[in-house]
Amino acid sequence: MDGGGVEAGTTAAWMARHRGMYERATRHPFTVSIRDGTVDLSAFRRWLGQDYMFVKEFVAFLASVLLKCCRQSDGSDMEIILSGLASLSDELSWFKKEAEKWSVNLAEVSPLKSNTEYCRFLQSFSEPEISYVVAITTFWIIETVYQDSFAFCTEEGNKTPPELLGTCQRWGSPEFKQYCQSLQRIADRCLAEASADAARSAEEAFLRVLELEIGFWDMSSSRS
Ligand SMILES: Cc1ncc(CO)c(N)n1
Repeated sequence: MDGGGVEAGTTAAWMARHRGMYERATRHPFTVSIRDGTVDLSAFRRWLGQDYMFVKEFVAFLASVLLKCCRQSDGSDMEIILSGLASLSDELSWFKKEAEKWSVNLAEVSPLKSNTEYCRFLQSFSEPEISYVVAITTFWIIETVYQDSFAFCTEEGNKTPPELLGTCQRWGSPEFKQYCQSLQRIADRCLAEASADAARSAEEAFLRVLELEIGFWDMSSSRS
């Protein structure tokens, strides 16, 4: 199957098992307020500045995933990871343009606590001891939380303010969904071949990402 969904695998089982956490991350009051049109624009501006810093760290994280892919698998996943890494160049330009539009001075942004915590987690992947299966699974769920959260803001019945639709489409587009599904298929294939220990570590990382994403939304909406 290509682009037409993902066959039931380990990741789908985790999403079902941890549905409550997954929904707290993907139907967070912050993103739901974007969809409802009630979003506090100062919270949106805070999110924008913080996420720019996050994405810069995400570049380094993705470089470490790519390196593990080249070193520890047969390298067949290299192209999709490389395309993801390359698209972050565009994404950083997008953030700069968007920051200007919202008068957010990126040079003055310093990372808030939840962002620092998340960035520290991303940095831990530079350790060679962390396996490719854990890294690729982490990559998949990080992207998927944004995909699911922002797709909800573009779906039927949304009252998303027009000036925020571009942001929502960036991660909520059908193309981004397909990209996430490609990552999911890779993660499921790696998990099917992984030891029980490695699969357990990957599930822990999956849950940690959900926690960190909830913290990131809370921080953006100033609930923490
Ligand atoms: C916090 C966060 N999670 C996920 C993504 C998706 O790339 C992002 N840009 N920021």
